[in-house]
Order: sequence, then C-alpha cells, then structure tokens
Amino acid sequence: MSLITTPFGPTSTAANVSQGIDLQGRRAIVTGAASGIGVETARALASAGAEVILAVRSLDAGQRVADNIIATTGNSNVRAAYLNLTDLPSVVAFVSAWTGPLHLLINNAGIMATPETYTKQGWELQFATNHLGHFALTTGLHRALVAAHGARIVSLSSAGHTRSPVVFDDIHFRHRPYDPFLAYGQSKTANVLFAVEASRRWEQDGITANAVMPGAVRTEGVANLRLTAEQIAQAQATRASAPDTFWKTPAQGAATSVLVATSPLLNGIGGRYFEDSQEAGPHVSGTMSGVAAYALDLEQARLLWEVSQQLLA
Ligand SMILES: NC(=O)c1ccc[n+]([C@@H]2O[C@H](COP(=O)([O-])OP(=O)(O)OC[C@H]3O[C@@H](n4cnc5c(N)ncnc54)[C@H](O)[C@@H]3O)[C@@H](O)[C@H]2O)c1
Repeated sequence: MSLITTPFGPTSTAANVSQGIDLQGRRAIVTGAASGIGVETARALASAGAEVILAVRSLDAGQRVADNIIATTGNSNVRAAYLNLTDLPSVVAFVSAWTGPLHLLINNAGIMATPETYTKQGWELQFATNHLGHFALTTGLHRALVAAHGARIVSLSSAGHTRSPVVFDDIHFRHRPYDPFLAYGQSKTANVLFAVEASRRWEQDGITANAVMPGAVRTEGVANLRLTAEQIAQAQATRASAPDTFWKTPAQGAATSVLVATSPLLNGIGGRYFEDSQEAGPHVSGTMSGVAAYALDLEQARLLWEVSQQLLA
C-alpha cells in the first residue's frame, strides 16, 4: 500500500488546499469551531460553498465566529449549534436535531494534557472528550453520513499519540499514576484507531474516515499547556526535516483537515494518518513525525470500538 502524496506541504494553508474545490450543496459539521484550528477549517469549507455548522460549547462564541466567517466568505449558510462532548444528553440532542445528509464531519474539538479530572461516569476527561464524545456523535450521525453517499470523517489526532497506545487494561488511570501527556497521547491514539475501524465498518456505506495531525499551532489549547521554553526547543529539535516550519498559523494548521475532507486525491481512501498535507510514514522514535504502528492496528481498532460501545451503552 503506497502512501498518498499531494502537491501541498507544511506551510500550505486551508485556503491553498481548498482552492478550486466546489462544496456547493455539501453539509459540514466542525466540532470545537469557536476557536483555533476549527475556525479556519470552518472558514475554508464555507469559502468553498459548503453549509457549515459550528458545533460548540459556547453558543455566543460560536455565533461570533459564524458571523465573522459569513462576513469574510460571503456564505450565509454558516451557523453555530450547541454541543458539549462530555455531556452525553447534549450529544444525543444534537444528533436528534440533525435532519438530512451529512457530507463532512470534522471531529476537531479537543482538550490537551489537562489536569487529572473525571466525568461523572468516572471516565478520564481527555479520553471522554477527545474520543468518547466524538464516538457517540459520529455513530449517532451514521444514518446522515450514509445519506450523503460518499461522506468523509476527519479525526483530529496529534503527534502526541506517539506517547501512548490505548491502555485497555487501565484507560481511566485507576491503577497507574495520572500523567496528563500520557492521557492526551492515549486519547489521540484513540482518534486514529477510530478512523481505522469506522472506515472498515462503514466502507459499504461509502463513508471514509482519516486522522490528521494539524501541526503545532499556538492556540488557546496549547497556551493552556504552559510549555517551558526548554520543552518547546526540545519538540522543535525533533522536527528534523523542517525545524523552521515548526509553528503554524491556525490557517496552516487547518490545511491538513481541509485537504483530507475535500481533496479528490482521497476519494475512497480511509483509515490513514496525515500530517503536513501528506500521508505520514511510520513514526521514528525521537521525532514528532509519523504514525505509531499501534495506532493503525486493526485488532486494537476493533477492540476500541467494542469498548467504546460498552462504555456508552
Ligand atoms: N494546536 C496544536 O498545536 C495541536 C497539535 C496537535 C493536535 N491538535 C488538535 O487539534 C484540535 C483543535 O485544537 P486547537 O489547537 O484548535 O485548540 P483550541 O483549544 O483552540 O480548540 C479546541 C476547541 O474544542 C472545544 N472543546 C473542548 N472540550 C469540548 C467539549 N467537551 N465539547 C465541545 N467542544 C469542546 C473548545 O471549546 C475549543 O473551542 C484538538 O483536537 C487538538 O488536540 C492541536
């Protein structure tokens, strides 16, 4: 299986990769689109003519972003809708309110390396937000995705996935000390495994799902990490191929999501991991590039789906 290559690279923007793409008549959801990478993802999809729903926790913030996107793109088919991924009744309400086909689902919302916190179900918060909430949303919208005849799902992962596989024996850190970066890594591996299994299960429905690493972008989520200068320098140094392109703008960070959601080069392609607008090769230890073998493992992908269904049952 050869890697997918495209004419785009680390400095390409969402506008670059969507140039010439016509999304008139297509409907898209971008989760967590009230800030950061999600805003620029939504803007590029709207620019290309899609109807875009910003699925957000703060309707005020979401509507301000929607108004700004309408003003900058001239596409009035952009609106905010309430969704809180850790509040399952809110996910159910969002799904129930959805009618008609859904062509593009960008599972972008996420929290990063947060302090030890558990949901009322006792689930570790990053796993619950980044994976389980999106699992409930996507499986809930399955019928709408089928109705689109060729729907695409984009799952925002991270190079952080190389920090940890899904530790099935102790997903919620009941028997090991909590580590915010291991918990983030586990949840971001789950995002890749989800794309692998969704593509396998739903191939006959014309649905494909892929995972992306957006790159390092100085968003609110990253600011909350309070990384030291030393940690940043260390991470930067691991990007051996192009250290000068380490930090991306939000518009550059959105490029890989938009490419994977819209490019004709990816017709029928699912279950893969992309970064810098290219499909990534295997992860090389000590770098921030590539995909870990465990994240593409078919057996772990199947197991994660079953565990997720059981947790949400
Ligand atoms: N910025 C980076 O350097 C970087 C690197 C790798 C991966 N990522 C991934 O990119 C995605 C976007 O992150 P960002 O950098 O734009 O950060 P961000 O903090 O600006 O955006 C994340 C959004 O998710 C929303 N969100 C969080 N919890 C939610 C919940 N329970 N329900 C609904 N929405 C919720 C937040 O409100 C926020 O708007 C995340 O999945 C993140 O893991 C970012």
